[in-house]
Amino acid sequence: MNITEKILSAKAKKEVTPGEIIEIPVDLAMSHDGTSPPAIKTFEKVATKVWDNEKIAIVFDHNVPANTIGSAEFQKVCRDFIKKQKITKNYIHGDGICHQVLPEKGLVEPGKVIVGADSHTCTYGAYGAFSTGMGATDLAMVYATGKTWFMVPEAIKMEVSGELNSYTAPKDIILKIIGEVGIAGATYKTAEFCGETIEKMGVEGRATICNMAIEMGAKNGIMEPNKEVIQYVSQRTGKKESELNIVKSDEDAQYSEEMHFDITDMEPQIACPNDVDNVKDISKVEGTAVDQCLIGSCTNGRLSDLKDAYEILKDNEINNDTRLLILPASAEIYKQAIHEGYIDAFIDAGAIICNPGCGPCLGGHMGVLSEGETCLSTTNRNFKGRMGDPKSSVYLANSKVVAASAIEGVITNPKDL
Ligand SMILES: CC(C)[C@H](C(=O)O)[C@@H](O)C(=O)O
Ligand code: SF4
Repeated sequence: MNITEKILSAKAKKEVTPGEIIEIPVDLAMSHDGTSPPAIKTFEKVATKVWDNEKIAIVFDHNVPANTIGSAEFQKVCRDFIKKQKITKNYIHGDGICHQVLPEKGLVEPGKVIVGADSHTCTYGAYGAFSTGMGATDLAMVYATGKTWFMVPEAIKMEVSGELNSYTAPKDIILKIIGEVGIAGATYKTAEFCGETIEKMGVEGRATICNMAIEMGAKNGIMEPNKEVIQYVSQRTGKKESELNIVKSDEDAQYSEEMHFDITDMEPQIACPNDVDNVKDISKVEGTAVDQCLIGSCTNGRLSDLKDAYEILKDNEINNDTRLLILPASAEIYKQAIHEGYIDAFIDAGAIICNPGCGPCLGGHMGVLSEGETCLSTTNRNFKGRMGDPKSSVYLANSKVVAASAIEGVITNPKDL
């Protein structure tokens, strides 16, 4: 069996096979300020008390602080629910983006089953958990019962070999993979990432890769925990390695497909408008003018992303014809970035620092684009109108490329600075 089948078998208390429908208990259910209100509304039609007030996490990140009367009302609904149901795991004061806050707070562990009313819940596969997004009404049933159903996914083994260079990052690996697999190429499948490049990769790069598994339709993205993951989770949960449920795939595990990606000499990758699989080598789009540059999100708002940007932006200034928005993915990362001097350098370079949260990523909060404008962003989606006007466009890249492009005002390979 592969990791996903093993985790699901343990929960189902029997050996599961792909295609089979199972009903299993979950370890954690997450929702945010955008999806909790519809979940609460449905929940209140079917139940009065949640199944476990300590296994639900509510995070405010999508529209925080509230920017419209509607989002203010949504947040009120959440606060009332948190009080009434005594939800202990609530992070509603600008703590950051749910997919960064949950691991930081020690709520994510290998072998766990985690569901969330957000499509990028697949991020926690980076820590060896089975995690997936679901609709708010499905999550309402989890609030009520602590259980949900799944069809056991088939798995695609995605083996990565080769080394990143100074201008590329884990983001380029996942963009390259999505470019080859396509936006629907892994629909309802597990994307199991492995190989020497993944084995050596730190927690943050792993999170970037698993985060984008949904962009090729995958049910979940997952990786075998390595030393860095075990260390991170132990530190965050206070558990020893021996107390963690580290699940690995068998040598003869079954996959519906096996793919190999060699990243040797890979150029920075750019996902061009309006689909995440419209991926090109940077040399094909260099010179494209950018009105806005954005570094942040649950994909690339972590300390390593900010460090990469800092190395390029320090003692430099952004181009007058562009603007640069930087959003640390969590308050903790924000504090570390201040401590390291990154934030000072960003402000000196002319960047706008926004509070941790989703911000412009889905065009709902701040940093929206007007008609005809272009944004180069470290986020995960470039759909039509994603960041504002339907006639605006979004290109996706790693944070080194975004920082270099902010200096030049056009899409720039950091190698050419
Ligand atoms: C608002 C929310 C439901 C949505 C998601 O599920 O992914 C958002 O986070 C996004 O990135 O588009
Ligand atoms: S940062 Fe973007 S992709 Fe991530 S949860 Fe927020 S809106 Fe969704």
